Amino acid sequence: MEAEAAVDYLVDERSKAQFDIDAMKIIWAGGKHEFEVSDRMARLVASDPVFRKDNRAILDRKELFKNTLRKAAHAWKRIIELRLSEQEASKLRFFVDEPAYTDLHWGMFIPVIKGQGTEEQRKKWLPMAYRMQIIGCYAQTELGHGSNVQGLETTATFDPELDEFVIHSPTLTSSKWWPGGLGRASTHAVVFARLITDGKDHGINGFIVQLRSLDDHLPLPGIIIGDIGMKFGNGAYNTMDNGFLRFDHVRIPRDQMLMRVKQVTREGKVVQSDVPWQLLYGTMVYVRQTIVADASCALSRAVCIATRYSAVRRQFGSQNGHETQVIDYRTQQSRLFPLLASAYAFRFVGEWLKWLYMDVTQRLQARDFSTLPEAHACTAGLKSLTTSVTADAIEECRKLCGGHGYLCSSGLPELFAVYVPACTYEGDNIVLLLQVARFLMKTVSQLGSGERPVGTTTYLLRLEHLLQCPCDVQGAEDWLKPDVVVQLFEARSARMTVACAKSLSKFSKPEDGFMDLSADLVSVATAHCQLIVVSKFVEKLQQDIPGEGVKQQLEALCSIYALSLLKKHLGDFLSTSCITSKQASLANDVLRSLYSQVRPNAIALVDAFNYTDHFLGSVLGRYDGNVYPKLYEEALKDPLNESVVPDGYHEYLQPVLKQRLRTARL
Ligand SMILES: CCCCCCCC/C=C\CCCC(=O)SCCNC(=O)CCNC(=O)[C@H](O)C(C)(C)COP(=O)(O)OP(=O)(O)OC[C@H]1O[C@@H](n2cnc3c(N)ncnc32)[C@H](O)[C@@H]1OP(=O)(O)O
Ligand SMILES: Cc1cc2nc3c(=O)[nH]c(=O)nc-3n(C[C@H](O)[C@H](O)[C@H](O)COP(=O)(O)OP(=O)(O)OC[C@H]3O[C@@H](n4cnc5c(N)ncnc54)[C@H](O)[C@@H]3O)c2cc1C
Repeated sequence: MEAEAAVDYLVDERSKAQFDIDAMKIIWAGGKHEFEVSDRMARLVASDPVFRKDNRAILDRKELFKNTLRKAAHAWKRIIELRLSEQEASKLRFFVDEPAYTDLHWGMFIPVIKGQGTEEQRKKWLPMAYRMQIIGCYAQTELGHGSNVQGLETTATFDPELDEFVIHSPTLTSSKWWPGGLGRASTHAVVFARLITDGKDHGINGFIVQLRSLDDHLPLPGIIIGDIGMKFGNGAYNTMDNGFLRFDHVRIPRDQMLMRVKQVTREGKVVQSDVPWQLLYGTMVYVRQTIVADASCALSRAVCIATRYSAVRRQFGSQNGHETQVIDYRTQQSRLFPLLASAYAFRFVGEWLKWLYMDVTQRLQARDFSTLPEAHACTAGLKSLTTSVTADAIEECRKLCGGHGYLCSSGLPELFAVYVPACTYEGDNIVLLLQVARFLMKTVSQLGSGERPVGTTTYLLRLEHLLQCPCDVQGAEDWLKPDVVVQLFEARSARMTVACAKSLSKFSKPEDGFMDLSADLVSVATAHCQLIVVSKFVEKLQQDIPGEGVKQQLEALCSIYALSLLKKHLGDFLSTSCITSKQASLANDVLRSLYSQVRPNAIALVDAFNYTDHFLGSVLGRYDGNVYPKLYEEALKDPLNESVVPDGYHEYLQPVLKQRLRTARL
């Protein structure tokens, strides 16, 4: 009886939607074709028993890893059998939803050769990598240095006699430590090392190094290699073989140095090509951009679970003869709906960032390097902002699901454990925000010299206006005007940037100022990145948005995104005199009415993500809302429930119980 009632809750919820959900699915997917590919790949994975994942939390590390190898091999078999395109294959791997060595092979090893190899090197290595005849990883981080890439210690010393490089780990701290896929699977790595010729250090560069034999997978001479051990969470990221690696004078031919940025001639002369040296960091720019796109996936997944469960779950009160659905509590809405809005916001900013990345790549090919600093600042900043918000949001969604959110069968603990390292890998989020701050300070300092800010910093051209313009909100409805909101976020970012720049100018050494003011600089960078997200959401809404009611829903979500940020960072907006307390109070009223507007559409808005139950991996987030019977089913599958009397009863429980009986008799 109760189970049927739970199913009814979601059917009823879906009937309340005020927009065309199929049209919204296409907007979310980024187009009709993208939707079709994504939908087909999700179903393909969900219907294949090899890709089951409900047992990850109870497998031990060895079983877990072997199972990941099995899944990756099966995925590859299906990709070949079905002749999947690159786009389809990457979607298939995405829906397999298990961190694996293939992520690094396709996501970093191939891109680093593409981006930093010469044409000849690409011709030699990429076909083998595309066919998976070799498996590669990205070995940059060391035991002693991750954030500080210039501090890496591994050396690549040129030996002109044999026309070879000698790769060596001179210290314990120079051991490579962390690279995914390195521990067990990879046959090759792109290793970042200090280039030494003729006793001179020329800074870091990438080198292709074979690690294991292609015949028996044994490490090659001079290579010490292994897995770095269990990581946070049970199943979670432990499917990945993050590894360590030491080199004892390992020799590689000269042509295995990636030579797009720097070349070493046969005589050992180092030649710097005309591309900026920062292209050595280019793979990180590429991956940061993919991480932003991925943030909306992880966030939407958590939000989908929490929203569906909030509609099924009832506590207290009275609503049509039942207790109240927890989604109807204002507190639940004020915690959940900003996260729903953020999922859509991150989706659109991710789309835009993909475009920006393609644009900068095309420019680089045409030898126009002018937009590289902006691309670096945007990818670094948005990677930082979106992953931090998403990690916190997954945890908030767990709490929004009450006690049941803490069960592995809710899907949320594993999602959190898998996701949270995104705040650290591919650049620690604070270190990356400091890069954005540095870029902003430089942009502001160059304004006087006639240098025109580009792209996302163009608003700084209107600095004089932004430093004194009042916020154009007289009545509550003004808060729904996109240009009013965008200008407000510009004013806040501009005022915080200028205030920090002024404080910095008081230091005789800029590095000292940067150290002392770093916490403020991080706030400045955050404000700038939030402005980017808000304005890209607004720009999206200026495009043609087909489908009945779709645009109205997105407008409401855009306003929720911006106004909930305003509420969260009220201190910034008030202390920079961007708004008055009266205007803040009006914004709060508007937020409440926006929550009421979204409420009947909430389930349809998460259905638009089009996630299968397999992908969600959550009893609480099931499409049919049939939560309670399925929680029982999952509980009964636990190994502890295999026998009625537990293992260990005779050894450890019975003696205790007997002793208690004896005590009672005394
Ligand atoms: C579909 C595919 C999906 C694939 C996804 C797979 C996911 C798998 C999961 C995990 C993978 C994780 C992999 C990793 O973690 S790899 C290791 C990542 N490591 C880092 O990110 C290190 C972070 N550190 C740095 O990037 C740098 O050290 C630094 C913090 C930027 C500092 O650099 P540096 O010491 O050189 O100092 P400066 O700050 O002075 O910078 C000098 C100038 O260079 C400019 N710069 C910096 N970075 C870049 C860049 N990336 N691009 C362009 N320009 C850059 C900087 O702005 C300075 O310029 P200026 O003009 O001011 O001199
Ligand atoms: C799951 C996972 C997968 C990974 N995969 C790979 C991979 O495939 N290949 C690879 O090469 N690496 C990989 N890494 C390594 C990763 O890139 C680094 O861990 C990351 O760049 C952070 O560097 P770190 O560990 O040196 O942190 P640290 O720099 O030691 O950070 C420690 C603390 O110091 C702070 N800090 C550091 N510098 C500054 C500063 N200048 N100002 C203010 N605060 C600062 C940080 O904010 C942080 O709070 C992976 C890491 C993880 C967790």
